[in-house]
This record gives sequence, structure tokens and C-alpha cells, in this order.
Amino acid sequence: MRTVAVVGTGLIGTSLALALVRRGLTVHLEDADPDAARTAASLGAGTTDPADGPVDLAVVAVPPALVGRVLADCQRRGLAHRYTDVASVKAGPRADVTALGCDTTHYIGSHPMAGRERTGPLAARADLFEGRPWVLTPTADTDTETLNAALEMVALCGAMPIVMDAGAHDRAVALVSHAPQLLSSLVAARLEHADETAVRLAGQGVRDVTRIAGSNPAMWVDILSANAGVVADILDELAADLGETVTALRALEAADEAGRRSGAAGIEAVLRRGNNGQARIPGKHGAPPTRYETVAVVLGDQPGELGRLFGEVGALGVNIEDVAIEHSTAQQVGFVQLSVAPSAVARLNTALREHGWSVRSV
Ligand SMILES: NC(=O)c1ccc[n+]([C@@H]2O[C@H](COP(=O)([O-])OP(=O)(O)OC[C@H]3O[C@@H](n4cnc5c(N)ncnc54)[C@H](O)[C@@H]3O)[C@@H](O)[C@H]2O)c1
Ligand SMILES: O=C(O)C(=O)C[C@]1(C(=O)O)C=C[C@@H](O)C=C1
Repeated sequence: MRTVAVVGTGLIGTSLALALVRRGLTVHLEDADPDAARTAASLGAGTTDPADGPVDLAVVAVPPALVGRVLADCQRRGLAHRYTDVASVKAGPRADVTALGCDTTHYIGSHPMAGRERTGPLAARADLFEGRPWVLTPTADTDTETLNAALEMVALCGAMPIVMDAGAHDRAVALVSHAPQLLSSLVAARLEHADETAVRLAGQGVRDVTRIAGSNPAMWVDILSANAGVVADILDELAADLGETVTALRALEAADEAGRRSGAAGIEAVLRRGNNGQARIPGKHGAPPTRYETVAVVLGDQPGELGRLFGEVGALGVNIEDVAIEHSTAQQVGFVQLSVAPSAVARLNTALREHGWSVRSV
């Protein structure tokens, strides 16, 4: 594969284009909003010049409800030999594609399981899909070359292909993406009118739980409209769990010891079930869940500090598996929490302290 067209240069389209340009492909960028395509091009994601003839693969990266119409238009123009999309739901767009009479032999649905709570080309990152699952939903119509082109795209992005039926995909993402989005929004919504003094105490826990509450409402209405029933079923089950949790908390307030014991047992059961579920989430590249340890470094809030820290950690040969930054509300400092392999912790603590960093125990 040498040439690709990306139609829709928002977060996902531009991230994909950046990844493919990095791998030496020629990428042609299009968007209904010319500013979005120009911005993507200025970030190095490809060219806004149209291709001379059909490209090898066109990727439709527009909101789910528009996939069918945009694909039909691309095929009418003969934009590519093969086509895919990246929408977060698969059955609805697939039904639209069929209803609009698109060529389904040269089209395969796809969905990268990576994203951000921000949209638009400026939020794009070339490494967004690195190590992430990327679902492909071929049907009996899909020809082998089209499946192979999609597999090549996924490999070029460093992602892991997972072939699934569209309906099974939609049921799975209801559990691991759509319901979590709504729960994050609901927790954050509790803060809307909360007392300012309470909100000022927000620490890393509530930040972690509410990160995706910053997502684009219009895009999520689109996604949830296409998967509403399955997500509602999951929320029904969650509502039952919530009811039991409330009962257990009320019992904890009871006057008698037996009531308090039963309440504590109920709450402990919820927390243990949470531990068990969380432990099942795979690590990077689908590896078994990995336990990392945190090294917390206090950083002056000034230009270049983060880069200097990352550079020194890299020079020590330690891989940063994840990073979280907590800003102090009171002082011009931040706490950078580096997740690293447990075996690297002692060495990293000592070396960073020797280099003058303030390392905290967590
Ligand atoms: N944001 C995420 O976390 C995420 C993750 C995986 C998949 N997706 C899916 O990727 C797709 C794009 O999402 P995004 O986050 O990049 O959104 P985005 O809002 O950043 O980008 C969408 C782009 O599509 C363009 N567009 C709209 N109508 C168009 C048309 N008719 N022709 C050409 N361009 C058109 C918009 O101008 C916009 O630039 C959606 O289907 C979404 O479900 C999103
Ligand atoms: O990390 C995030 O910000 C996301 O919400 C990404 C996320 C997800 O739920 O994992 C959101 C929707 C997409 O369809 C795929 C990925």
C-alpha cells in the first residue's frame, strides 16, 4: 500500500494520517471543513491536493451517522480501490452502507479502540493507535484484498487487529466504552453545581474517573443513538448494583452491630468485584494485565522541565509505561507520576535523586 485518502481530518483521521506519513505513505486529506484539512496538512499529516487517480485505500473518518453517505460519495467519485471507516459503532453504518447501495465487496468496517476526550486535528497524535486493539468487521461480501489492505493499515499504525462481527462489536463496546462514557459524565455532572470548596479539593481519583466526561456531546449522541438499547441494558444492571450499594451504605449507618457488619460485607463485595474486573483489563499490546509501580517526581512549573525529566529517565534505560501529571493548586509545581516496571523503581529513585530531582514516595 502506497497511497491513502483520509476523508474527515478530525482527531482520528489526522492521527491515522500522521501515522501513515511517518511510515512513508502518501496521504491525501479531505474534509467538509477545509480548515480542518488544511490544519491537518500543516501538522505534517499529508497533502490537501487531490490524488491523480484512485488511491490504494480511502479511510472515511467522519461521525457514524455520516459514514454511509460519505462512503457512497467517495465510491461515486472513484476515490480509491478499497475503502474502510473508523466509526465507533459498526452495525448502524453497515446498514446505511447497504441501504445506499454502496459497493460492499471493496469496503470493510473498522474501529480503532483508541481515542481522546478531545476532537479536531489539533488533538491528533501519530502514536494514538500504538499497541491498541483495532476491530475489523468483514462480511461475506468483503474481498480478501480489502481485508488485507485494512490489516496493513492497522499494522502500519502499530495496532492489533481483531476481526469481529459488527453486532458482537457493538455489544462489546457498549460495556467497555459506551457505558463507561455515560458513567464518567454522570459522576462529573454531580460537580456541576457542587460547592466551590468541594471542587477545589479534586485530586487524582476524580480526575481519572472523569477524564472522558470532557468528550464531545454531539459525537457521543451520534454513537449512543446507534447503540442505545444495549447500553440501556448495561445501565439497568448498573442501577441494580447501585441500589444494592445504597442499601449496604444505609446498613453501615445502622445502630446495631449486625446491620453494620452486613453493610460492610456488601461494600467490601462491591470493591472486590471491582478489583477483579479491573485486573482483567489487558496491558499494552494485549499482554496480560501488568502491574506497574509509580515513581512520583515534583516538578517546577517551567518550560522544558518535563522534557528534561523524560530525557533523564530514557538515558537510564527505563521505559515509561504511563504518565499522569497532577498540578498543585497552591504552588507553581506539578507532581509527575511515572508508571514503570517494579524492577526499575529502586534504581530510578536513586538516580533521579542523585540528579537533583525531588522524588516522593507514593
Ligand atoms: N474520538 C474518539 O475517541 C474516537 C475513537 C475511535 C473512533 N472514533 C470515530 O472516528 C470518527 C471521527 O471521530 P473524531 O473523534 O475524529 O471526530 P472529529 O470531530 O475530530 O472529526 C470528524 C471530522 O469529520 C468531518 N466531516 C463531517 N462531515 C463530513 C463530510 N460529509 N465529509 C468530509 N468530512 C466530514 C468534520 O469536519 C471533522 O473534521 C467517528 O466516527 C468516531 O465515532 C472516534
Ligand atoms: O480514551 C478515550 O478518550 C476514549 O474515550 C477512547 C474510546 C474508548 O472508549 O476507549 C472512545 C470511543 C472510541 O470509539 C474508542 C475509544
